[in-house]
Amino acid sequence: MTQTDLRPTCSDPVCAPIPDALTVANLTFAYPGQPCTLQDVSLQIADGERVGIIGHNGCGKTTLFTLMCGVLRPDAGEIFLFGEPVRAGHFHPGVGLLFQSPNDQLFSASVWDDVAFGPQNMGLSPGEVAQRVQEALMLTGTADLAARPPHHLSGGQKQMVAIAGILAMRPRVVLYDEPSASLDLRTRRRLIQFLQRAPQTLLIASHDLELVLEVCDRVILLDEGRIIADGDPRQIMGNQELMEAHGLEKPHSLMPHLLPHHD
Ligand SMILES: Nc1ncnc2c1ncn2[C@@H]1O[C@H](COP(=O)(O)OP(=O)(O)OP(=O)(O)O)[C@@H](O)[C@H]1O
Repeated sequence: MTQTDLRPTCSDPVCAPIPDALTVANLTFAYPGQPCTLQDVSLQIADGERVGIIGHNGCGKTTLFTLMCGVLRPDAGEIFLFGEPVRAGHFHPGVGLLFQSPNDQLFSASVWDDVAFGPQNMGLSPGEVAQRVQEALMLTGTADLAARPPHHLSGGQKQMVAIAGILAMRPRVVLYDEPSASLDLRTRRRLIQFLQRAPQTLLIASHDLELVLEVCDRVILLDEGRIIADGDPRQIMGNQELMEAHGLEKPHSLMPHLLPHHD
């Protein structure tokens, strides 16, 4: 009796390479009349990674995010979301962007309507929209705010409602732009715990380096439109010389007197 070879052949789906969640290839971008904000930036983000994007004010973090979700058009280079090209001007529900200020994201008469906006634009049935809104409100702990006008909420409540609006589209990749800005200590702690449990691929642009240390398993340092360093958050952010050379400070928790003592 001959033995059947059960090993996959290269045409089997199991054999196909798994695409990265995000691939950025030779990305260059300049705002009209300005020098390049991003120059020949290339990076790969694997599915499930949590990546902090750090760099001084104006180094291009928000610009990178708006390119990644197709709001801006690159001057050169390409972006792929799970192997599919991100086309500028097209709606890509697979990637969600949390704006730096939740006020830029919330505009409906009620929290429920705001969270429903994305799923409605995806052409889902009213039943499916309602299910997604409910799920997103539960995940973000904002279900009791559903009937409230968003502009009457506190900054922290607005932030969680804005996150609910993104989660309702069930993106596989979420780009968080300064998610802890203007949050008080308790709300920031809740946000960190929420991000630590989030199942999506995360990119977090932040000046809150302690948040990045607590949530991310990789960090990318940007300056002058280029990637300066990419790797382990403790190694990169713990390198005082590197951090100071690019206008940043080593996080307090990585100062030697606070590190655990080993004999
Ligand atoms: N719409 C725009 N038109 C022209 N220039 C812009 C525009 N948006 C941003 N810029 C410029 O592009 C550069 C990068 O800005 P960007 O907002 O991407 O930086 P950032 O790293 O997110 O900054 P921050 O840490 O302050 O949020 C800055 O010099 C900024 O002034």
